[in-house]
Amino acid sequence: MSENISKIINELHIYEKKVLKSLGENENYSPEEIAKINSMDIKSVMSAAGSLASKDIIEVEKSVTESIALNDNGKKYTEIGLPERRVLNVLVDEKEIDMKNLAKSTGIENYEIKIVIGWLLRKNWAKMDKGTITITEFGEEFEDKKGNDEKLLEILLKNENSDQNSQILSSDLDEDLYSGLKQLNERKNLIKIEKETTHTFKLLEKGIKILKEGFTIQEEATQLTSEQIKTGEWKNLKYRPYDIDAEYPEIFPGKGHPLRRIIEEIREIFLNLGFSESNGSILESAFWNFDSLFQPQDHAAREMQDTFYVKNPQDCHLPGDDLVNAVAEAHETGGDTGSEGWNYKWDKYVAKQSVLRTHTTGISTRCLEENQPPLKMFSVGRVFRRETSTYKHLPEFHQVEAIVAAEGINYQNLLGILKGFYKKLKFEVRFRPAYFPYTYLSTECEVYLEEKESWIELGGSGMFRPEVLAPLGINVPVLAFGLGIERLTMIRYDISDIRMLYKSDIKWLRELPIDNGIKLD
Ligand SMILES: N[C@@H](Cc1ccccc1)C(=O)O
Repeated sequence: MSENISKIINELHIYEKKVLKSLGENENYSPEEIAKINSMDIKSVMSAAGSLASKDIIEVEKSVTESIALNDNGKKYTEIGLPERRVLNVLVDEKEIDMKNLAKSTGIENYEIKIVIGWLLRKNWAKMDKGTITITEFGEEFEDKKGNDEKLLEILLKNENSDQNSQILSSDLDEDLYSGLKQLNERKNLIKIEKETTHTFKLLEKGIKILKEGFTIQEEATQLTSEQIKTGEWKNLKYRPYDIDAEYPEIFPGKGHPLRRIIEEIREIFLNLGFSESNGSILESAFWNFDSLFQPQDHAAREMQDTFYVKNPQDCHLPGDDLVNAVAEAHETGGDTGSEGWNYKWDKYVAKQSVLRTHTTGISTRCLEENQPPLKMFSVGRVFRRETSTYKHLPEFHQVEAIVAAEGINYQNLLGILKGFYKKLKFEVRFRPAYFPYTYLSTECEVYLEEKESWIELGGSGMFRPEVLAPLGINVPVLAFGLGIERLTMIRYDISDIRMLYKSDIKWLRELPIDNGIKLD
C-alpha cells in the first residue's frame, strides 16, 4: 500500500502538492486562500484540485449561492408600497372602483394599471366584473397583513438601510419568504439576484494517507538564469517536464485562396521563362474576340446561347480601316494567304458588338498587332461563357493564354512548352488533335480525373493560321494556347466539384494546407 502511495506522490505535480499541503494544514481553506498562501493563481489551484479529485485524493464540492438585494426600483416600491397594495388600501374603504377611475382614485400611474389588475387577481385580493373592481373577502384580510413578497421586500430594505449591510442569501429564507422571492422574481426590475459559485475541497482517505506519508515540494525551474549556469546551480534544479501531449489550439494561418495561389504560380512559371505579361479587358469587341481569330460570323460559338452579349455599351470601336478591311478580306476570300476564306459577306456591325470575352485569345491577336516579333507573351484573365454550372463547368473562369511568335517556331515547340508547363505544375497531361478556326495544327490538353473515371479538357492550343496572321502583318509562325485554370486547381486540391472554388466555405479554405506539398522546381 505504502509503495502504492509513494508512487502516487512521485507522480504529483508541484501544484497538486501545494494544494494538498495547504489542505493538510487546514482543510477549510478556500481555493482563494490556497491560491494566496502558495502565490498561485486561482486557475492553477482549480486545475490542480480537479486533477487531485480525478485521482480520488480530494473531493471538490461546488455550491451556488444566490444573494438577493433590492434594486432602485425595488427600493422605491418598498417605500411607497407595491401598486396593488396601494389600490387595496383604497378598496378597503371604497369596496369597489370603476376601472375607468382606477388611476385617478388610487394615485397609481397609467402604465401600472395592467400590472395592478394582474396582481390583484392573482393574489385574489379583488375581482373584476364588467369594468368594476371589487375587493374580495380574502383581500379584506390583507388590510393589516403583508404578503410574503412584501415581507421579503421589507427585510431587504431594512438590511440595506442597516449599518452592517450583510448579504441575504436565498438559502437563508424560510418557506414563506422563499415563495415571496419566487413572486418577486416574476416581476422584473424589483430585485437583483447575484449568483456566486464557491468550491470547497475535502480530503479523501487517499489524500490523508498521502499527507501522513509526507512529501517535499521542490520548486521547479521554468527559466534558467545565466547566474545558475555560471555557478553550476542548474545541475541541482528540478525541471518541469515538457508535456508533449498537452492540448494546443488549432491555428489557421492566413493564406491566399487556392485559385489565387495557382495563378501566382503560373505567372511565375511564364515570367521565369522570359514571357512578358499582357492584359486585356473583360468587355471585348466581337472583332477581337472572334473576327480577328478568323472565326466566321455564323460560327456556333458566337450564338447568344454561348456568348454573353453586352447591352451597354452595345457596340465597341473597331480598329483602323486597314486592319478591319484585311480581316474582312480574310473572312470573305482568304486574301492573299492562299486560302479561300469562309466565302460570305463579312459584316462590320456584327464585329462591333460588345461581348464578355469568351477566351483570352483576343489578347494575343491584339498583342500581335501592336508588337513586332520575336515575341513571347502571356496573360491571365477571366472569361465568360453561357454554360450551365456543373462539377466541371463554370460560366466564368480563368485562362492563361500565351503566344510565341518568332522565325522558326513550330508545332513541336508548342508541345514542348505545354509539356514543360504542366510538368512544372506536376500534372500529367495527354494531347489530342483538336479543331479551332484559328489554328492549324490544333491540339487539346486533357488530364485524367480518377474520381469521375474520365478525361477532362484543360485547354486548347495550336499554330495560328495564316488567315489570322496576315491581316495582323505577322509573317513568322506563332504558337498559341489558352488553358483553363480552375480545373487545374480542382485537381490539385482534390476537389470533385469545381464550384467549390467560388463558395465561401470557410472550413474548407481554413483547412487547406498552405503549400499543398507542391513546390516549384
Ligand atoms: N481559345 C481556346 C484555346 C486556344 C487558344 C489558342 C489557340 C488554340 C486554342 C479556348 O478557349 O478553348
